[in-house]
Amino acid sequence: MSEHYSEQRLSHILNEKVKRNCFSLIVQFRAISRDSCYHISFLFSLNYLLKFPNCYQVILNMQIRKSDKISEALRNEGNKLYGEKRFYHAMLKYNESLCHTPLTSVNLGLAYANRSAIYFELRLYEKCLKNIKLAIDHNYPCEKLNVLNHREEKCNEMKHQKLAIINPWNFFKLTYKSHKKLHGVADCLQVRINEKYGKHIITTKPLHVGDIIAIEKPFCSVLLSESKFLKVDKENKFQRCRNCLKDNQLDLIPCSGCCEVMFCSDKCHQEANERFHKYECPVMNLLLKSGSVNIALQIFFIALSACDGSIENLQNFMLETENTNSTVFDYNFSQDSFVSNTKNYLKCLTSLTRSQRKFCIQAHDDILSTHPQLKNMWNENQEFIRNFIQKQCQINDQYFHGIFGGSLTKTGNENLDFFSTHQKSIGSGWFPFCSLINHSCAPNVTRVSVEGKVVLVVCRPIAEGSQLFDCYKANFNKQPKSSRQMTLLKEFNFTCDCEACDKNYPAPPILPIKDIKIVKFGKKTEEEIVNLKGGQSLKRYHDCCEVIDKNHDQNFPSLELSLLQMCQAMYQLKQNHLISQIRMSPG
Ligand SMILES: C[S@@+](CC[C@H](N)C(=O)[O-])C[C@H]1O[C@@H](n2cnc3c(N)ncnc32)[C@H](O)[C@@H]1O
Repeated sequence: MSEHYSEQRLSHILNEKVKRNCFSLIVQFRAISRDSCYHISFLFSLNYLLKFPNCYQVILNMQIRKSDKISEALRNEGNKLYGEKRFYHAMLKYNESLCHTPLTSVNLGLAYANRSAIYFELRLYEKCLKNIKLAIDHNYPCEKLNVLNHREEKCNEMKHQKLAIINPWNFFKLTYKSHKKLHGVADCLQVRINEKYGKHIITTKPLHVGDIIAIEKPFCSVLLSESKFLKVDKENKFQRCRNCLKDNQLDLIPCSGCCEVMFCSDKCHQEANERFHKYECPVMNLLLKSGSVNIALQIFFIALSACDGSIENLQNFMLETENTNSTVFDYNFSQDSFVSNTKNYLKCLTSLTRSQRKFCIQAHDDILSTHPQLKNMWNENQEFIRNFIQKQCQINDQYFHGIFGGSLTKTGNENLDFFSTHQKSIGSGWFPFCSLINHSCAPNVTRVSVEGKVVLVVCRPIAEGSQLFDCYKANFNKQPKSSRQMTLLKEFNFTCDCEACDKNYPAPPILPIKDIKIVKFGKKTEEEIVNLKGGQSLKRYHDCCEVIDKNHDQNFPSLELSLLQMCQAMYQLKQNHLISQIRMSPG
């Protein structure tokens, strides 16, 4: 079917076919091309379906236009980059090629085989062997098998020289015992509520600088994508798992349905399908272009899955939860039950305060009204679904957080500072526990993004019984009070009266110096911390935390303590970045 047909012309041709073929099963869907959408009525005979049960996959491939031609062209681009030893860019092209390859095509095997060649060059031998196996399992041509066998042999010989992959979780570990019901949250943290702050988190133990007090994965998350609302790397979706957002050294498998999504493992593929991807897959292209509706729709899909796909069940569930006012502390999440955990998270989500903003949700009307599985449900329940989406957008507005990832290449932009170079905004998600933390322009905890999760690290000592404060964009070190207050009022609807606003803390370089010895230590650490070898670097990091901890009460705010806090953050970021850099640089 040509992409050049107009919608009208297609409707005409297909309507003629409908008239002629009374046995036809009519499936109406939006055929998704790379840049535009055409509304196509697709017909096929029921007899045909019965005779050829596998034609479902063929139809799916046509629908989302998995295409050998595109996948081959992309693989060739990858080969050219591989020839130039631009491994990271070559890998992205192979991944994109995999996403476009029909399931039965040899191009799947060929792209996996090409990836194995890159992993071989990078001395990532286990990944190389895994990709050789993937190639063989996915139609790799028999006549070329000797190439792979040879690579496999060499790999087995070289395995002892393999590059050690640093596991970030060796460093990012909870300092305290985990909460019994809330896995990954330190057992000394509790939720409180009062008029001024609403819900907030306090600690029942004194906390020290460097303590890791929570590691949380998002309940729902999306990878950022290029849209009229946002400028993002097109490749973002070909270098992270749609389910857990991990880059997995680009060792990702394509979704069997759409051309837009990859997963780091079969387990993530299956989990995403069960929770939401079965609904988003046929409309993924449109979803990626829809801005904030994207994540609101994902929540709708998760909620629908938890209610057995029944809109009546979902309506009843939403009615029941209307007046609950709960937080994650009210439930037991220790059991691995998708339905009960999801319903409990949804109760927490719907208990959050909505912003007053009214969102334009036209994009979701367009998506649902042509959705192959949900179109009828949408037609019959428009009001309920619209309200659901509007409410989610309003909640997201206040409670969703950015997710960051390290750069996977060595080619940093020298015009940017350390943090902007090494930290890219890759997604957004809802973290049920962390979203209960309030803001201060002089925060005492920082969020670090590690493989799609949020790690909460203490950056100023916190006394027993005190509140945890995070920074929502407006740090006194970086922005004057007037602009911080404007941002917070506009985006979060409150007037900040944190200690930095109240006492009008000056920003560097006007910040006072209180101890010249610590300034010297801070400057030396700033220069060295990134390049020191593993053990020395870790020791310097701990020294840095200890100096902040000990000098905080008499010397905060001061230039030296702000400097040390920055060194602390650099070390945490470098942990992620170093790991990524080793991953994709030639050996
Ligand atoms: C991510 S939520 C934090 C949890 C929130 N307190 C609650 O009750 O659900 C963000 C909202 O909390 C409130 N908030 C955050 N920091 C605050 C502060 N320092 N003072 C007053 N309200 C704050 C604002 O209403 C903001 O929109």
